[in-house]
Amino acid sequence: MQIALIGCGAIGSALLELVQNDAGLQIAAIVVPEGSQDAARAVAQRLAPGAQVVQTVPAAGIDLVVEAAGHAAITQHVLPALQRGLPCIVASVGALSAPGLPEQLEAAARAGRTQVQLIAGAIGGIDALAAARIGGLDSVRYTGRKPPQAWKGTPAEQGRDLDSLAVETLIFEGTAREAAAQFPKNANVAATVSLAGLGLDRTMVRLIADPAVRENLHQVEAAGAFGSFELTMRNQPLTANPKTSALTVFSAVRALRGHVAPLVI
Ligand SMILES: NC(=O)C1=CN([C@@H]2O[C@H](COP(=O)(O)OP(=O)(O)OC[C@H]3O[C@@H](n4cnc5c(N)ncnc54)[C@H](OP(=O)(O)O)[C@@H]3O)[C@@H](O)[C@H]2O)C=CC1
Ligand SMILES: O=C([O-])CC(=O)C(=O)O
Repeated sequence: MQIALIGCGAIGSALLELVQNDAGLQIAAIVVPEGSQDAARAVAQRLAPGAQVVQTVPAAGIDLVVEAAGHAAITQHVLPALQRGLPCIVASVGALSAPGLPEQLEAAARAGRTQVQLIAGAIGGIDALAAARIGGLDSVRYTGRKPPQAWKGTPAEQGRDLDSLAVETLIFEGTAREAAAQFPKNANVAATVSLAGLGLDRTMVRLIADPAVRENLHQVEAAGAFGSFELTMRNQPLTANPKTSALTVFSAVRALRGHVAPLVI
């Protein structure tokens, strides 16, 4: 299977490393913006020597697209790829908080007679939540807790110095839609939980900067006709990007391998 990888940062590079010896998965193209072409070429030389480094998904020779780039890449690359009939695996699930984008993705996938797969990424329990929704959900709450440095470059810096934070600090409380839009690199999981469960506007989210933690913690509490569950993930962050959990990479690789494996779980 010939794959186009969109993005070659923390997730993209780690993904290339993991799939480099997968016989069924050939990275044929790495799609990055103009300014990142040289850096991506250096990574490709080491981990995917057969891949061309380009600015858009090639017009031919691609069977599957995997996105690990950021919200803007969904409109820029994933929508046109779907329209062309290419199945797409998406990590930047928070992009779907933009009104109308989920419908656009569905329409593009329908037009291309293909599918867009939103990965679970850094969170677990998405299978249980999506199944529970069928019986009816009453409440879903998500709490994201990361070390202060993981909130740098976000609205969490407004009015506070993250470096000198001494106690856990609530930096956001609101809906999953607001969280995903305001924290595009930190609240994709909020969107994923909401899309699997009660939706972007009925899923309540809390985001916390906590100097006492070293991992990225994700907690989900859900209740409904199925019963209830409480989930806590304690994810190791990637060295290359403390905002991002290593599990996100494993989730993307799992999705890729799921396209070629004879038995899938
Ligand atoms: N579902 C989940 O659980 C999670 C999802 N994510 C999503 O994955 C994204 C990537 O994470 P991570 O690898 O850690 O981030 P990085 O910032 O380390 O890497 C992003 C890469 O994508 C490139 N890029 C940015 N915009 C575009 C674009 N429009 N088209 C093509 N390439 C682009 C960047 O290039 P340049 O440097 O030139 O901008 C860079 O190579 C996050 O932004 C987030 O949306 C992240 C964590 C968890
Ligand atoms: O990787 C994580 O821990 C979660 C994350 O950044 C996100 O939800 O965007």
